[in-house]
Amino acid sequence: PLSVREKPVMSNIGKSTNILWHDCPIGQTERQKLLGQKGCVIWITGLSGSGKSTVACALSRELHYRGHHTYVLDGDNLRHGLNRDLSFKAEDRTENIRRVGEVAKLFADAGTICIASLISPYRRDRDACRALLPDSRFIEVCLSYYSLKPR
Ligand SMILES: Nc1ncnc2c1ncn2[C@@H]1O[C@H](COP(=O)(O)OS(=O)(=O)O)[C@@H](OP(=O)(O)O)[C@H]1O
Ligand SMILES: Nc1ncnc2c1ncn2[C@@H]1O[C@H](COP(=O)(O)OP(=O)(O)O)[C@@H](O)[C@H]1O
Repeated sequence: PLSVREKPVMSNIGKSTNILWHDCPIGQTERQKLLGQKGCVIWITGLSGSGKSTVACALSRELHYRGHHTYVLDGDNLRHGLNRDLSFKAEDRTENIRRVGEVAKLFADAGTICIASLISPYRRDRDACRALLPDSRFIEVCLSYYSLKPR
């Protein structure tokens, strides 16, 4: 049988009040069953030029040809749309990571292997994204400065 939350959950979030959480009978379990995989977030962090986009695309390609559904969230690309209003000052980078963390969580909930590729320089911002998901569903990959240095 499909799982349905028994009681409606009310909460006060941000500027809105009495927000009701609507549950659907088709949830993560059902979506994952259909796709034959578990959704997760693979978060690639590292300096500019360290190879984040290259690794993200290579991973997506390899998983795709093995029959897995993936989606790449690339920092550069997202700054053309979702995050076009954000600069590179610290607080905007934090908001950038917060938004992408939330979007990545939705992709994982949809059953997709979501590969996020952003500089994400602050550990506390990455930790906040990790906290949105169970531990086993957030995999952090740090591209080393030392592999970039020789280049
Ligand atoms: N200070 C500054 N000024 C102008 N442009 C910059 C700056 N820092 C980063 N970049 C460019 O933005 C890309 C990284 O964006 P991110 O969203 O990944 O950055 S962050 O996670 O919010 O720190 C980054 O792409 P990558 O080189 O692929 O990392 C750059 O193209
Ligand atoms: N492992 C690697 N060895 C050599 N060059 C690489 C490697 N990974 C990426 N590159 C090259 O380094 C440059 C930056 O890679 P990119 O993936 O755009 O980095 P980032 O997304 O972190 O800015 C590109 O020209 C890419 O072809």
